[in-house]
Amino acid sequence: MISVLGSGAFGTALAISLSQNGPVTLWSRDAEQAQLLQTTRENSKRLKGLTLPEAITVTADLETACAAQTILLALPMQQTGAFLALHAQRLKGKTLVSCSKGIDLSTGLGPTALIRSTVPEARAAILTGPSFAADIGRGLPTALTLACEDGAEALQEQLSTPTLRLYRSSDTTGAELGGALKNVIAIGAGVVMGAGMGDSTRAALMTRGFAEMTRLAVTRGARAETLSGLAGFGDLALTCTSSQSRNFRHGFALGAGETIDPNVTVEGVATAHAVARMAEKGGIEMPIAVMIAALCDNRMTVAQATLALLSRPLKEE
Ligand SMILES: NC(=O)C1=CN([C@@H]2O[C@H](COP(=O)(O)OP(=O)(O)OC[C@H]3O[C@@H](n4cnc5c(N)ncnc54)[C@H](O)[C@@H]3O)[C@@H](O)[C@H]2O)C=CC1
Ligand SMILES: O=C(CO)COP(=O)(O)O
Repeated sequence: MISVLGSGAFGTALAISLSQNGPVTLWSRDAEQAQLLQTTRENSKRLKGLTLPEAITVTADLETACAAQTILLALPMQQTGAFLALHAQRLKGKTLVSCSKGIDLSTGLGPTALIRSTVPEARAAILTGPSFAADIGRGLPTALTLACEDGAEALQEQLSTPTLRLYRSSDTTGAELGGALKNVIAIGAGVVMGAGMGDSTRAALMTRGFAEMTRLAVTRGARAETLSGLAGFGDLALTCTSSQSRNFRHGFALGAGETIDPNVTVEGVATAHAVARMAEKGGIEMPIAVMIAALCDNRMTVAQATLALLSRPLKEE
């Protein structure tokens, strides 16, 4: 039995995919929404047009959802810490698989590190990589990384579905930083395209952004190969090149001077600030991430950020 906590776009999509294997409980914090999903069999707010298979039960009762041993957490990153702290008693002893991509701004921790610090008696894992909720929900072939420190073979078996192929890893730090950091660079790619700078500029930003992702992750104990895999390079390629990405669209609006919808989950904004702080504190060179943090809160214009990056001292690659 598997439960998914959080009935947004990604939680709903994962529940649909996992229901190919057996019963899934999908938990929503909102009783009215849970009832609506359970009866209409559609998440019309976040994942329109897809039917929830019969194997999914939607509930707002956390106790029912926490009866499962394997629990997927599909909440926005900045809400996850408070949620875990509030429900730590209920979650201890469980395998908690975070599906979030980000760094918690108040602690500087990624999803599995946050689980370990808040619910130390739980087993922490992360599911991450290139996948839009709509694609997973439609059953399009997708490959992701599942990372768990104590090895994830049984979990890999449990969470792989006929359309979702999981590769296992023990490098939770690399997996979670790959997913978090690619969102920051995706905002930058959006800015580039929104400001009309074009494909060559985007390729430069992606490549140098990837160098920053790897640099920070390795400093924090990750393996460079993890960053070259689905959790890093794979997801970077997807998110920087698709307007399905909310992070890309957010950056595009910034670059084009368009208004921004505050109701959309854009994980890269808070993460950019967390990364800028880490870079400053640890003396790690992260010029692109730092510029993106400045652009996100209008401390810099696109022209100023571009000039600042282009006028850095020339160096070896
Ligand atoms: N949508 C996508 O294509 C993908 C999303 N993700 C990640 O999944 C995470 C969730 O994203 P989405 O589902 O897309 O966001 P979303 O905005 O569609 O849904 C978030 C859900 O979390 C719930 N929620 C918010 N705060 C909560 C709290 N304190 N307690 C309980 N529930 C709460 C909301 O009610 C909503 O149902 C993010 O970290 C995102 O990066 C990862 C891969 C793909
Ligand atoms: O993480 C994702 C794809 O792998 C989803 O990206 P966005 O959050 O930018 O929509």
